[in-house]
Amino acid sequence: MHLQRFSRGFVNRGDKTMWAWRAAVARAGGGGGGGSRGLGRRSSSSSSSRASGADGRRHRATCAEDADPPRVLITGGLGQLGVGLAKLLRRRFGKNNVILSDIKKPPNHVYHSGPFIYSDILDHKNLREIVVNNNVSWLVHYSAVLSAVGESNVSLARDVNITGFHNVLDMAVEHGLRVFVPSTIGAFGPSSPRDPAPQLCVQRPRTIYGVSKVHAELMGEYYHHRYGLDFRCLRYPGIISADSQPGGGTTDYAVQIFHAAVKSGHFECNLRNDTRLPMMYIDDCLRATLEILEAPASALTTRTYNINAMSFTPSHLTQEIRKVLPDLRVTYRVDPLRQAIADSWPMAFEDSTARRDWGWKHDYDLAELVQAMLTHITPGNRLAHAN
Ligand SMILES: NC(=O)C1=CN([C@@H]2O[C@H](COP(=O)(O)OP(=O)(O)OC[C@H]3O[C@@H](n4cnc5c(N)ncnc54)[C@H](O)[C@@H]3O)[C@@H](O)[C@H]2O)C=CC1
Ligand SMILES: CC(=O)[C@H](N)C(=O)O
Repeated sequence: MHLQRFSRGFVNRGDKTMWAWRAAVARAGGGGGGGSRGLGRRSSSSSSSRASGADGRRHRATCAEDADPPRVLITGGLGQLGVGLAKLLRRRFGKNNVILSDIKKPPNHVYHSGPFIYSDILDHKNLREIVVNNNVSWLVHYSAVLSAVGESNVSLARDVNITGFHNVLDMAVEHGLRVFVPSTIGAFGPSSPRDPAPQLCVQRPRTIYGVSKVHAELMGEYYHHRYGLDFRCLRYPGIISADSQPGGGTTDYAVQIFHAAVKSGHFECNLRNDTRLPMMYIDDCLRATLEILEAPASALTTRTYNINAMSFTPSHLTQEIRKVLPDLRVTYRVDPLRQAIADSWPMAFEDSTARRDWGWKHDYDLAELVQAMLTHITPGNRLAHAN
């Protein structure tokens, strides 16, 4: 049915021949090229996967029943989240089926851990070459300029987050890819309900980052409805990770405080002590990403989901870390740019739709988060570093 909708949409509007070609492929029930693979996978995943089980948690893998696992390309893969996601997806789909890409040179351990390729998402032709040559079927689009850096370089953020996203969208439609694009708590603004921000409400963000993410949500959903694009999107809270550094966001303090606590025992926080924001440990974030990627299309009542784990202030976080490191000293030097952004974001996040539709459930609350972070970054903790 999606295939029919897909073809009709383009053909009726007299769009270019590519779409007519796709319609012919669809009518023939498959065919050659990258497009047919994505389309075929889409229908098979809807029919062969089961919805959330009784525990509502894990979905059966689509790849377990398919002959071929997906071929995944991760853009912007050398940031805070990409390497961890590649590790998780490689465990699931095989090392060589997950290609990390970025415009930066990877560190040696990343270069040797699986396929890596240079990809600038602003280079449309290069992106197409990569998708075609590597038979990519799923695209995880992580390239972005985050909130704080975006406000200091609006034109860069506009290029990467909007123009780059358009290139990704074109590739996904052209080649029938399943595409995952993360959105953020930053897609809400001061006129949104903030405590909590619901799944569906007014979204008038005041940052270029937020505007670009709302744009991505809307374009992805529009292409889904108009052309049957298999677009999937999670609105992530601030993500906290031990072995990767954040890339210029407003929630970065919640990662930096752990490193400072372990290294020097003193942290200078750039947000006010009472700034409450939604946060999540990276393992929960990456697992949610895998779960939404694998969720049967029939379970999804929307294509953009809030996901939530916890909310805390710098003051709460400090108290929790002090249970392990009682001498931690935190001083405050508020960055007005970051503070203004944080003050316009949700304080808490409502995610019942994700919990209902595909069984989302977080594992880490504040106490577990602090324990996991300190275990990983404490020097000499060989067990943590081996994982
Ligand atoms: N880390 C977090 O707390 C959250 C992240 N997200 C989203 O998740 C995604 C991944 O986030 P992070 O890994 O934290 O971001 P990051 O800022 O750490 O990494 C982004 C990567 O994009 C790359 N990039 C920049 N311009 C590029 C271009 N022209 N072509 C290709 N790559 C380019 C950068 O080199 C960088 O490695 C982003 O879309 C972000 O908006 C959403 C909410 C929270
Ligand atoms: C919450 C995000 O999207 C990111 N960490 C940022 O602070 O910009």
